[in-house]
Order: sequence, then C-alpha cells, then structure tokens
Amino acid sequence: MLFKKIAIGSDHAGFTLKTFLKEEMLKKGIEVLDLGTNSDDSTDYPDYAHPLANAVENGDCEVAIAICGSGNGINMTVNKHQGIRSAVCWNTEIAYLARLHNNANICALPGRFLKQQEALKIVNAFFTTGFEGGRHKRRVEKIPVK
Ligand SMILES: O=C(CO)[C@H](O)[C@H](O)[C@H](O)COP(=O)(O)O
Repeated sequence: MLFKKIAIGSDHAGFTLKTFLKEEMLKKGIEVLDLGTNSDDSTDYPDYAHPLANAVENGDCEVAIAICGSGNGINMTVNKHQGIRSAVCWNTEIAYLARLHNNANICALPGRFLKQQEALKIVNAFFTTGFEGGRHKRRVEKIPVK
C-alpha cells in the first residue's frame, strides 16, 4: 500500500460496501477517516462527496474512496473540486490505469454493481499503483480549467 491514511465516504447505496472496505483497510493497518454516511437510510451523495473532497484537497488524506449506487453521482460531485481527480473504477485494470496515467486521488466505486471481493481487488490495485509521470504528467497538468 502506498498510503498510510485514507478517507472514505458514501451515500446509502454505498454504505454496506463502505463498511466492508473500511474494515479491510483497518486490517491492513491503514488509518481510515470515515466521513459517512452511517446507515442505509436514504440520503444525498453530495452531502458526503464534498467533505470527502475537502479532506483530500486540504491534505488530511492523500487519497479517498467514494461510493454511491452507480459511482457516477459521487464521482461527478468530487470532480467539481479543483484538487480532485476522481475515476469511476469498475475493474482492477481501470483502477490501475487511473493511478498510473491519471494520478487519480479518489477511487469512485459503483456500490450496487460490485461484489465485495471485486471491490477489494479494485481498491488494492488503486492503492498499490504509483503515477507514471512523463507524458501523463503533461496531460494531467492540462486538466484544470484556467
Ligand atoms: O447518483 C447516483 C446515480 O449516479 C447514485 O448511484 C445514487 O446512489 C443513486 O441515485 C441513489 O438512488 P436511490 O434510488 O435514491 O436509492
């Protein structure tokens, strides 16, 4: 694992997977900042996405896991923040490329479309892959709207 501390957040549709992944990260000795939600009662993903993005932007954590039903709503929201590069990671190869080529700092997961063990493999790929730099650095630097 490249990171000692991560943040994690979800809406109701990601709550069960969040609980599972948080436990798995704690087992690996990774510190986890859990920004909710704390039950499967219906809620709104932006209420958790913005605090999660803030935690990465302000340096509390280098990286985070964001989960909603499809991965899209929470991904769209965190990507509104200037310092965030979030990728919806629906298999291990996508997660690997999100880090290697895009230096992604948030792994967004579709909680309603992944089995727990699949999600764990995806997160492990994300957290063990470094940024390749080079031509990808030039491209990533062109992402922010000036
Ligand atoms: O925003 C989403 C779709 O991009 C998320 O998947 C939400 O989790 C989903 O919309 C929640 O749906 P629900 O019918 O309110 O449970």
